[in-house]
Amino acid sequence: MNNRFALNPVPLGQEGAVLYPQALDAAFQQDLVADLRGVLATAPLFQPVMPRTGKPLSVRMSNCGPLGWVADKAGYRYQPNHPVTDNPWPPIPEALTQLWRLVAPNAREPEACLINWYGPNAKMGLHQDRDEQTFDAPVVSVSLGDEALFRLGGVERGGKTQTIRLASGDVLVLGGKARLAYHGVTHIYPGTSTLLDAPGRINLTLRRVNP
Ligand SMILES: O=C(O)CCC(=O)C(=O)O
Ligand SMILES: [Fe+2]
Repeated sequence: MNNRFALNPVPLGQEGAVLYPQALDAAFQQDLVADLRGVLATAPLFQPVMPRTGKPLSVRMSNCGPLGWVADKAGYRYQPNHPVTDNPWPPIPEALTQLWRLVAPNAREPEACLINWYGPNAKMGLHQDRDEQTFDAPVVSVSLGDEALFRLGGVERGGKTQTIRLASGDVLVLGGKARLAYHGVTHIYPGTSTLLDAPGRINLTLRRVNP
């Protein structure tokens, strides 16, 4: 299955951060979007809100895998059920698990795949991914649809950041020291991809939650 991916690693400024530009070809991306439509039919996008303030995030989310990441007034956490339907999350598409095995060969299988839907005006503020019980495995992130401006900083807030324009089919791995690097999405460029029916971007983040 190796030939389904074109893995040409480009190391980024942070140790352990690796970009695989155009790792997924057009046919793979289309098949993946078809898989995701199935996932979203069972586990519809929901509107996460910030704990305490209750302010909605600008992205909408869903998940697949044994665990899914949710954000509501009670906090940020992983849970086995959809927050609205209460159904278990659907399984992670096989193609994504295969990708994970190639780019994270030393990690156990992914437990969570967060699906982020960015409309043309959505953003994600600088943050660390640290709701997991282990940081040994990398975070593997897949971009689909319109391009995005991604910011990657260091492990401390307020440091220098690097900006990367992520395109449909790019795969970004945050492992090693960069596993806890600050990162965020500052801008979506509507109309830069024809993969999706509507302007916007899907980002998938595969994560190991338990050691
Ligand atoms: O959309 C992206 O590229 C990043 C998403 C992200 O950082 C997250 O879901 O934690
Ligand atoms: Fe993140």
